[in-house]
Amino acid sequence: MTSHAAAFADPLSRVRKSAEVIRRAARQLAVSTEGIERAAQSLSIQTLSRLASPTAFDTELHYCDKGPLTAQYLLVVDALNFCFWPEPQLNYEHLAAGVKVALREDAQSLSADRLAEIDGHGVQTLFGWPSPVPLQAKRAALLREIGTVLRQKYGGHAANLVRQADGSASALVRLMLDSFPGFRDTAVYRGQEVAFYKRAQIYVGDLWGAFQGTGLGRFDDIAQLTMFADYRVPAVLREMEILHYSPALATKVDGQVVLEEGGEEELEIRGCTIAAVEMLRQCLEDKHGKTGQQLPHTVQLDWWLWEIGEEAQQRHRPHHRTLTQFY
Ligand SMILES: Nc1nc2c(c(CN[C@H]3C=C[C@H](O)[C@@H]3O)cn2[C@@H]2O[C@H](COP(=O)(O)O)[C@@H](O)[C@H]2O)c(=O)[nH]1
Repeated sequence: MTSHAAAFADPLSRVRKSAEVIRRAARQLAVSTEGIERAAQSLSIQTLSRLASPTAFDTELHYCDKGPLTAQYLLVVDALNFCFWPEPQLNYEHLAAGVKVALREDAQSLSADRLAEIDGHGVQTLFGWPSPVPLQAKRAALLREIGTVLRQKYGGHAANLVRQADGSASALVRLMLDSFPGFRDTAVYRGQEVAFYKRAQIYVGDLWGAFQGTGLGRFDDIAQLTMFADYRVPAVLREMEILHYSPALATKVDGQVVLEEGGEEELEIRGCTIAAVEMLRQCLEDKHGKTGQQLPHTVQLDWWLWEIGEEAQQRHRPHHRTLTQFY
């Protein structure tokens, strides 16, 4: 089965399987079940309820009008939601805020026609950044792909793509992989195809958050999303002693040595991170599942861990660095 066809099986279970394959075979990292137990233990009933409450989506930072333009805005944001670290002062918030300003200044700025023609300078303007952003030409190509395909297949509107998924996270990820090659976040690990689909999954999570689980944000299988394999959460799990890096890997990461995209080190960090959060979710289920306690979905555990990483980034050891369009 080609990688692309394999995604049609069920992309979300494909990511979970990939993560488990990597976790079992990893040589540069280990996932600590004691660390996971400790983290689960540290989550009070109050915290679990807060995390599981209607989503903590940041409606101030993001454009969020509960209408189709929000779906367009989030697709543009998550098409560009990767690799900020080469520009030390640049981060995700600049992207989210920058595109919101562009939209406020020109309601047509994210139309399929405009996206289909955008160039590097147009991307810099979307970020509202004074100098070129990392991988700027690649970002422009990704937006042109979005604009072209939205125009061809979805009447120019991301909302039509989302509606076609009919309330299924898995179906929306499949549609995105089928429609936009730039979202096909896969690699080959020890001769085997592995999938992470981070930006496609985070688009579903952001829709769910922005629309509070209703309308264009209704996903009956939201619980099937895995965590989003970025570069911030692995660093948090390492500080929580859930991920143990080999001395060789620790030296490279702490020395801010760039890890090759698709290399074993990078893939083991991404795969073990996904596996660890799945195990944390299962540990919480085992501990509280029978009490009727409402438990956070993986996407909410992801946001919890990501917010910890954002807040603590000056105190934590460096995150790993890979030049990539995928996270
Ligand atoms: N796992 C995970 N990774 C996430 C996010 C988000 C944005 N989430 C917001 C959206 C809705 C809610 O309001 C969330 O707050 C960005 N990233 C990734 O982090 C990295 C950026 O780091 P820094 O350079 O420090 O900004 C980069 O790989 C980016 O792709 C997330 O939620 N989960």
